[in-house]
Amino acid sequence: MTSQTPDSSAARIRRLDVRDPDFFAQLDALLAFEAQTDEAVGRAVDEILRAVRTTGDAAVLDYTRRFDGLTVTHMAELELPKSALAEAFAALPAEQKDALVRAAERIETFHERQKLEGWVIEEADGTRLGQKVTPLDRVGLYVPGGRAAYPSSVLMNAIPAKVAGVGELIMTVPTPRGEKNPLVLAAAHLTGVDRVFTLGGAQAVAALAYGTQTIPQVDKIVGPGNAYVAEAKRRVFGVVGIDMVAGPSEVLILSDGSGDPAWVAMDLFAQAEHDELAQSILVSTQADFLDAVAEAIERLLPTMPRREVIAASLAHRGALIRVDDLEQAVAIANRIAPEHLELALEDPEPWADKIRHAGAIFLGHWSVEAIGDYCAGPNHVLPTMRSARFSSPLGVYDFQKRTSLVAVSRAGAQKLAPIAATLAQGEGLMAHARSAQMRILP
Ligand SMILES: NC(=O)c1ccc[n+]([C@@H]2O[C@H](COP(=O)([O-])OP(=O)(O)OC[C@H]3O[C@@H](n4cnc5c(N)ncnc54)[C@H](O)[C@@H]3O)[C@@H](O)[C@H]2O)c1
Ligand SMILES: N[C@H](CO)Cc1c[nH]c[nH+]1
Ligand SMILES: [Zn+2]
Repeated sequence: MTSQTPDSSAARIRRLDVRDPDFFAQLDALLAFEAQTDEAVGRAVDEILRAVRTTGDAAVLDYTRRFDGLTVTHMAELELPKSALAEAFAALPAEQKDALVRAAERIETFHERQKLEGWVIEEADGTRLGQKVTPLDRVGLYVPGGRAAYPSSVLMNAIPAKVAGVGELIMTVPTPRGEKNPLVLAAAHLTGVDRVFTLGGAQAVAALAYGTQTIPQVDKIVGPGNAYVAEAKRRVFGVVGIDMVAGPSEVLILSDGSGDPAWVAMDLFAQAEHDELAQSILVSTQADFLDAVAEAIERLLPTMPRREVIAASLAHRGALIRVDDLEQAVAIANRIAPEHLELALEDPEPWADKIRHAGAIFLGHWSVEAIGDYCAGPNHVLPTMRSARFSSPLGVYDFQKRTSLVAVSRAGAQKLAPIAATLAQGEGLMAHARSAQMRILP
């Protein structure tokens, strides 16, 4: 794959055809993306994790001075008071405040339905078995700094945590040279984040994972970030839980030729503008519709603010694919297992039933991913890089854990202890066998 940035006025998006004998090889080459661990990043992260684990606050302050250009000497300077969050929210223009509130309400309503409840079953002999559900005590939410910070991601991470009943939510966000993102702080206020520290990178992940004199250790770290953050999350996994290490964002659009080509072109752009490695693919049964989308891309791209990024992304990882029928389109969708799947179809429901692997499915021409990214209600933190084959959107269940409950009755023990003892003997574990047998009444 080339890394050249194409001319911003000409998007060189590739055209593929399922009838081409090399089609699947070309498709697989397009999909091939592995988050590679840069050795230099790995070494830097190792050093940062070690320093924070051994010296705590001193290392956090040192790295924050070094990487974010802050002249801080005390940890208190890195914590934003709750009043600063409330002020950021109060100072928002009414339209933004209203949008944030309405999005948060919809996200909360949707996530309420995901809450797992405990249960107990009772057997005839009085034995009770069950599952107790407990929210995590304390969670760390990493929010990237600078332009890459998405206030919508604060909502998408914090709301399910709060719905789950997480005891304490600690947010870290770097503020390079002291620049704060007021929408991020406002979103933290709105979602009830408990504490906010202005630090970032691997040192933030380390501080959350190990705890420092000032920053309390958390049980799980969620949220995206750059290569240092991703690598640090990978390395602290086990000490704490992590949500996932997300890859570049992806959209796959299936089209039967109905709808407006300009809408589809803009949906591809919406993915491509995230970054140059984002993946935007359109599959259609209609060659003339693909031509019309290609024309719309050429026409609309020069009007877009981030056209260099969009053009580079479409050139690197974009494609317009012709298929013979929608069955083939669905097979391609299941092979790609995309983060986002738009069914730009006249009658999407029967085709949605055939999709087995996708982070989120958007049905019909009005169900655009951009609405899902902000305010439809479902989470926008979704599995990427084919991981929708085995994982799910971020949800309330990611902030809850399950504990088994076993209450064997006296009568139940007479039935179960002999079984346990026999199996224990088969494993050669005699203390297990004796322990069970002691419960058998003479
Ligand atoms: N997947 C998603 O949903 C999603 C959403 C938003 C952002 N992102 C990603 O988040 C990232 C944001 O990146 P960012 O850099 O602007 O913010 P960031 O918060 O991820 O990283 C900033 C921190 O990186 C650390 N850092 C920078 N240079 C360093 C160096 N040489 N050595 C050690 N540490 C260093 C610093 O500590 C700095 O505070 C982007 O990669 C973007 O793609 C992903
Ligand atoms: N499409 C991104 C990953 O699902 C989420 C996002 C945030 N802001 C805009 N889009
Ligand atoms: Zn998006």
